[in-house]
Amino acid sequence: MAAIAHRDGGGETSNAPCGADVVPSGHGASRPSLHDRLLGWRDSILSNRSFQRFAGNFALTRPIARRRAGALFDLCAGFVYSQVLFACVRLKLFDQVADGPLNSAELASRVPLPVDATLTLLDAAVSLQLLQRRSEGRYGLGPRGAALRGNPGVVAMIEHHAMLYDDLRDPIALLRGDAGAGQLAAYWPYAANRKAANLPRQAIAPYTALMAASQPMISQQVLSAYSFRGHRCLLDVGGGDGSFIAAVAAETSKLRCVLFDLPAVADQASERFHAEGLSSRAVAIGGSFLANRLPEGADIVSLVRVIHDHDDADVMTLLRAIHFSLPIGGTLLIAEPISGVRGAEPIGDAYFAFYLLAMGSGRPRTFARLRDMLTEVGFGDVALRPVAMPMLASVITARKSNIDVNQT
Ligand SMILES: CC(C)=CCC/C(C)=C/CC/C(C)=C/C=C/C(C)=C/C=C/C=C(C)/C=C/C=C(C)/C=C/C=C(C)/C=C/CC(C)(C)O
Ligand SMILES: C[S@@+](CC[C@H](N)C(=O)[O-])C[C@H]1O[C@@H](n2cnc3c(N)ncnc32)[C@H](O)[C@@H]1O
Repeated sequence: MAAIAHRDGGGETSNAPCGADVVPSGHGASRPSLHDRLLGWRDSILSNRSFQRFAGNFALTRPIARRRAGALFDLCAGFVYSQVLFACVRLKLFDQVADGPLNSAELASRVPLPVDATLTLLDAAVSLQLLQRRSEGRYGLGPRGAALRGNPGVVAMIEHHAMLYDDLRDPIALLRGDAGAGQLAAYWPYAANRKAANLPRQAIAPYTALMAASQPMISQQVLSAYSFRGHRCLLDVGGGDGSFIAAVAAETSKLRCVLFDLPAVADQASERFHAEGLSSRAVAIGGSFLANRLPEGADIVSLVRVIHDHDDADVMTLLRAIHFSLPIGGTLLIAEPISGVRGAEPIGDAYFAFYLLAMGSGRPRTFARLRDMLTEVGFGDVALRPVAMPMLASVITARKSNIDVNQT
């Protein structure tokens, strides 16, 4: 089982306004725990300028001080680094040098940019390990640029970040709910939209293409964590253009597959199944899981990158509909980035939390929270399955238990 730290149900907190040791009289005030007091002591030392000066100069603490100052600087500069990456991707710099290193003049004419500006970008990209200096003043891929070449889905994500960063211009307005609908809300038009079933093809095509481009890295996680071989029929709810079903079908020759998505998305998936010769075993059905009954007959239902898009009430409606559609003993498989994954906390709790805020609905949830929601609608045996890269998606399975709380 993957290591997950649950933040739900955390420890006590103190509202003492002027320091940890102040215990105001009146109801509800509690003394800070020993742990809180130790952390308060640590904070006052770390924020003390004399201590910072001492730790930076003293030989034994200098490496730690440098490392921590560097990490803090990276946090300050993160947006600038992201924009350097964005410029490289937009100008297709990694593609330019993929077949062999080039010098700055050659790159300047291909990008195209003035030579000085090209050099500024090249130096920045080298410092971020996106590119690497090679012999005779040429530039080749760096380790990070090379990793990106193998992940076209990530490159597509980087390009669409232009909308995210625009929406995040005023994060406080976003948090207050004063920011108004931004670019991401328009890009994902089903978010908080009761009439999503009427969306035309041109409204769903851009996000469906982005999801298809990034789907291989997700299906890789799912297929390494779960085998579909023991199943007869898969229903992939919110299945996009059918990329996930195509990946599962390639591994399991006998599995029949049904995709359910908004009508315009399902049409696109149908075309794909025909084009790939999959239509004898895969069909796509259009509808809204918030308004329509789900197709019955599957013994496993998958929700890949679907739940985190929706607020709690809609998730409960969806989980109830899935529970209703499954036979007793049927399986639900959820794959999406979750909150509180040890070692990847900022991915769920900072990146996806703010991304979904800008998008206008949904939130990343912890495993504990998802387990509670699943249990409430009548699923049991809820398990978190180990995956190689939980930052991309965690995999959770649950089984419809004998007691069907929704049908009693
Ligand atoms: C043999 C040699 C030379 C070395 C051996 C040493 C070694 C192991 C080297 C490592 C080489 C290697 C295998 C590198 C692999 C790198 C990988 C796999 C990098 C992957 C990076 C993935 C990233 C950066 C993913 C980013 C994903 C993003 C930004 C996803 C965003 C998703 C969104 C916005 C989803 C939206 C959907 C919605 C709306 C929330 O529902
Ligand atoms: C983030 S995408 C994930 C697509 C795909 N599962 C993947 O991982 O590549 C969410 C999908 O849910 C679909 N969806 C959103 N609201 C829906 C609804 N009310 N009924 C059916 N599908 C819906 C969207 O059209 C979209 O294809």
